[in-house]
Amino acid sequence: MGGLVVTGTPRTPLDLLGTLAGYSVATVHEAQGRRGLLASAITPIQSGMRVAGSAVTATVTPGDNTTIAVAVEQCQEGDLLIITPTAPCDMGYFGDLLATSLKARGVRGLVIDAGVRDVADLQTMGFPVWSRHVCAEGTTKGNLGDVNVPISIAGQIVHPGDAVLADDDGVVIVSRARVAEVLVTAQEREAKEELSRARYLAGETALDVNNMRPMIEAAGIRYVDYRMWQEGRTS
Ligand SMILES: O=C([O-])CC(=O)C(=O)O
Ligand SMILES: [Mg+2]
Repeated sequence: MGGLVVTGTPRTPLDLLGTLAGYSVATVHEAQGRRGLLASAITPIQSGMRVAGSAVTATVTPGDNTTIAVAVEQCQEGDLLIITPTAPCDMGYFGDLLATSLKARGVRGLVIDAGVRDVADLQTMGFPVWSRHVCAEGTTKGNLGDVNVPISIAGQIVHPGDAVLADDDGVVIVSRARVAEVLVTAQEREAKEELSRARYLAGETALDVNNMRPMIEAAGIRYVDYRMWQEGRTS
């Protein structure tokens, strides 16, 4: 039906978002048990930007971006707008004008399972966007989706107020109730990776750093001298 706007939804606190933005999407994805990652078809239009925001969710009808204007008004500092169409659509729902409006409200970025346009302008103004498509064809106005309801997007369910973390590798969702706990695990993981990095730097390989030798032995690895191998003296 559409047209529902839920107001007063809880948000992930700004301080937690600030800490979350210190970790990569890959680290957070691992830290929460390899969960929460949007499909890899959702890609950044820019490179080198990482943002964390509190989800303002929206659905849009195919080829119509009216609901984005409605959603923008619900956004505030620290939010990230995350939008999915009710049926697949590659049209350019969003461009530099809507981005200017979101930026003015302190919104961290946009994730959309559809098309965007004006990408050069979006890049110049530094407003980060992750989308499935880039498409110059614009949308019309007149039909309503919903704002701040749970949405299904690119393989994940997102509730308003969940934390959304996005960088060059993609987009990961952390449910609002789990953010603090996931941050602890992410910190532990970073510390472990720091130790591993030091060992790699010193010349060790993953076989020892990750204790993989028993595993590859069990899997049947064989090392054969080249000459023996050429002479067919081994199978
Ligand atoms: O106006 C639109 O429908 C989308 C767009 O190009 C913009 O926001 O600049
Ligand atoms: Mg435009």
